[in-house]
Amino acid sequence: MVFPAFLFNYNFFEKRGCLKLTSLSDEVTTNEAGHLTIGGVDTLKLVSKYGSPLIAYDVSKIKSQISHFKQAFIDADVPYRVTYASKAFSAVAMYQLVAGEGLGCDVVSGGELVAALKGGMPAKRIEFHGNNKLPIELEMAVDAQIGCIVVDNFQEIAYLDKILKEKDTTISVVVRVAPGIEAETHKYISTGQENSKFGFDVHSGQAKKALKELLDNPRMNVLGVHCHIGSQIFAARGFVMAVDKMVSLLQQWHEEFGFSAKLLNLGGGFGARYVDSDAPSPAEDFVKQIIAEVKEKIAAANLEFPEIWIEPGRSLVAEAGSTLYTVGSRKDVEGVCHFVAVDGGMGDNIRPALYQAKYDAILANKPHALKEQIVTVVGKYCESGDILVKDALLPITHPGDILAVPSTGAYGYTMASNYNRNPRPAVVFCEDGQDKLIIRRETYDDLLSYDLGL
Ligand SMILES: Cc1ncc(COP(=O)(O)O)c(C=O)c1O
Ligand SMILES: N[C@H](CCC[C@H](N)C(=O)O)C(=O)O
Repeated sequence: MVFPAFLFNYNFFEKRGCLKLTSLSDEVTTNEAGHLTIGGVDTLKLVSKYGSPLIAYDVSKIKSQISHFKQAFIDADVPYRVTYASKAFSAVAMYQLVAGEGLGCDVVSGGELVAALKGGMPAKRIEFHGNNKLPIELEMAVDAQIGCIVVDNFQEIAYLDKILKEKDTTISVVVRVAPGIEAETHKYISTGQENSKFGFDVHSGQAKKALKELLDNPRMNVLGVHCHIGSQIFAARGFVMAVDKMVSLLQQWHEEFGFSAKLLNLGGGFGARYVDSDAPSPAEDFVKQIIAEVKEKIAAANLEFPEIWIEPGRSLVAEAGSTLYTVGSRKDVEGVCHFVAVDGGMGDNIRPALYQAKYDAILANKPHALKEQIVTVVGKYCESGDILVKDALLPITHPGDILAVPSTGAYGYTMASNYNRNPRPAVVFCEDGQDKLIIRRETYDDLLSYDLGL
């Protein structure tokens, strides 16, 4: 259905106070050609240079988020560490960037560990997470003498003990606990509740037993305690509750074992804005409320003030990234729906299919053209669920147009697949009008290189 143009004249309705129809496309930056720009670079030029689909990051947005998180700690003058949860976007260039900004990083696999080291992340600033770290991964972490291993379960303690004995060495560890808090988010990305697969349960006494085992092991140096309550959280409330639980746990452990935590790691999970209606708290608000609560509760418990660690992933990279697609076919079923298909889809962004995640779309070649159709932006994969944007309000599109989907910088590339043997896209960093290819596009030769045949 094509609507009469006046229906999409925002000013007409907004002036009358009867409608607020906004989208992320109202906030885009354009150049003199009227094209969408990212980091000062023309998106059409990016696509003609690197092809599509293409994931383009505005590096200044990543840096600005990093500095917001850091500044709140600096202003409060408390010891801290911001550790980038690199599962959100793992690339050698990204580790180089965050290392240069003074951050640490969290890795969850041997693959992320080698990439972080290749990116020059100092080993001492790396922490290793995961609910089923493989013995080989633990060995890699011990060999690299990373900053700490966030111990998740009893089997891991046994593996680690064996490795440390064999290598006659030591390592620092942090105990991950499930504090029994349900974050207000999608159930698939909620991790702090008692039935989570991650961490030692506090309620049943598992966490205490784990601490005792670790304290009794002379090869493991227990630095502190960790929790992560979930992801895409918009308000500080859940973190404040987590602080209360964690400090009361530290108080019990201090009384029982004389244990003094050097660090309190409250995980990541800070929300990002995907569509206009999303309103996550700003980074500094999260941090300020966390610090205020830690100060109050630690003082009340009369404990030594720990270093406060946070592990933002999504909030550092989501809004900085956009995916550029080329428009191809279209299918109109009058009175039912309109599909606009692009040259990527669930292979480069599984989030709508997996979490019903919502995105917006922008016509990059004319972002400010009158938006007069509501369409479903679909991909090219053989799945009906291969939908990128459910109800996108767009100008009339034509094959060859470039469509940008903003806020795809987190868990897009890292969750990408080769479904239907589609190569994964290229990734480019853009800053001050300059672009730099940081991950090249996969080729068909890459895809076939694993196939051995008969
Ligand atoms: C332990 C831990 N820390 C940090 C994160 C990062 O979460 P987010 O990307 O929501 O900030 C996650 C989620 O993957 C996690 O499991
Ligand atoms: N691992 C994170 C959630 C990751 C969610 C992410 N994959 C997404 O696309 O939103 C956690 O346990 O909190």
